[in-house]
Amino acid sequence: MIDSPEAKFAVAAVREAAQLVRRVQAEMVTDALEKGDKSPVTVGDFTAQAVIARRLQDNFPGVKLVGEESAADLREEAGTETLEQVTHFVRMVLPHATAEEVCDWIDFGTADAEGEYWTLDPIDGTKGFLRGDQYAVAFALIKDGQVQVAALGCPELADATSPAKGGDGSVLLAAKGQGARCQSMADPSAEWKPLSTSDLSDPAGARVLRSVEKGHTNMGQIDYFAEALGITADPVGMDSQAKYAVLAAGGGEMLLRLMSPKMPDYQERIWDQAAGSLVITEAGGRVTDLDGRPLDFSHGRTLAQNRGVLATNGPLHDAALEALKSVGA
Ligand SMILES: Nc1ncnc2c1ncn2[C@@H]1O[C@H](COP(=O)(O)O)[C@@H](O)[C@H]1OP(=O)(O)O
Ligand SMILES: [Mg+2]
Ligand SMILES: [Mg+2]
Ligand SMILES: [Mg+2]
Repeated sequence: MIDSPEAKFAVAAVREAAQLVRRVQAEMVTDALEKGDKSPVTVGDFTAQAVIARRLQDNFPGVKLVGEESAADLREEAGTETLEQVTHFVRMVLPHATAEEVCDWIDFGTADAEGEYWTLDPIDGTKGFLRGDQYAVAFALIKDGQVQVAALGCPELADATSPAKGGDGSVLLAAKGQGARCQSMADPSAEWKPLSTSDLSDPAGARVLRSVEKGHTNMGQIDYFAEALGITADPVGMDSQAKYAVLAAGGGEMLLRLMSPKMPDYQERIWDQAAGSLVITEAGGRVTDLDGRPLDFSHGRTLAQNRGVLATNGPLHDAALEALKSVGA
């Protein structure tokens, strides 16, 4: 599967979209729009979803796409300027695109999450993108609730083995049962490096990765969790599934998405977890929810049967689950 047409397509698609999003960032002209849930969406998010959706239809006619965004706001009066900008950036790779087509391509990503489908987060970590920090284009193929192929494009991740920012960026690819690898985002002919998680087995030495945004997790509880394991190093804040890439490459041992006190009933979205979780498990790590249950991708657009996320290098998973219980997470 890692050499399959689907895998090759996925990595080419995230690379093209991530490079385009980087250009949007360099030239960013319009402000972010606010969605119904108060989260931001930018020209970059719409551009990436439009291009990947169009490429998907060209390459695999008849497949379904479940994307984070829809074109509803772009089609309204208030979205006119944003739509012009999105069309401008889409034309950099699809020169004949019209504004109407751009909206239709984005809305191609509004399929039901059932059976076999692709899922896309065109910019994962939009707040990180707006701040100039980490973000990712996350794309995965799901069949009957199982993630089969995963690709991540991380424009600000110089080298997945470290959370450091900058450089040419990285792309990651994983296929179920066939491992995970990474390559420079700038050069599709560069060497692919196999990914494997850290082999650390002493919890006290674990490097913990967490969100930057307070509203996306529970910062205080993460501190108690670390204390329970004897961890003295401060947790590392990183936006987006770029932190899943770092865990997969051995640059950290634990990744937590705890329930935010502000949104105790938040259900994880499939596009926020599908690609990142396969990259980690194929690199040798473990991913469950906070109760130790496997992530269940067979309930539509959200992980309705799961609570939060715990990902680890593997050897530390049981200790991390115990510590979560001890702090009431
Ligand atoms: N209220 C929320 N709680 C948790 N995660 C959220 C919330 N709103 C959006 N997200 C999504 O969680 C991820 C950000 O988590 P982190 O802070 O760990 O990077 C993003 O995928 C973000 O979506 P988006 O794709 O729109 O950026
Ligand atoms: Mg969003
Ligand atoms: Mg996201
Ligand atoms: Mg997003």
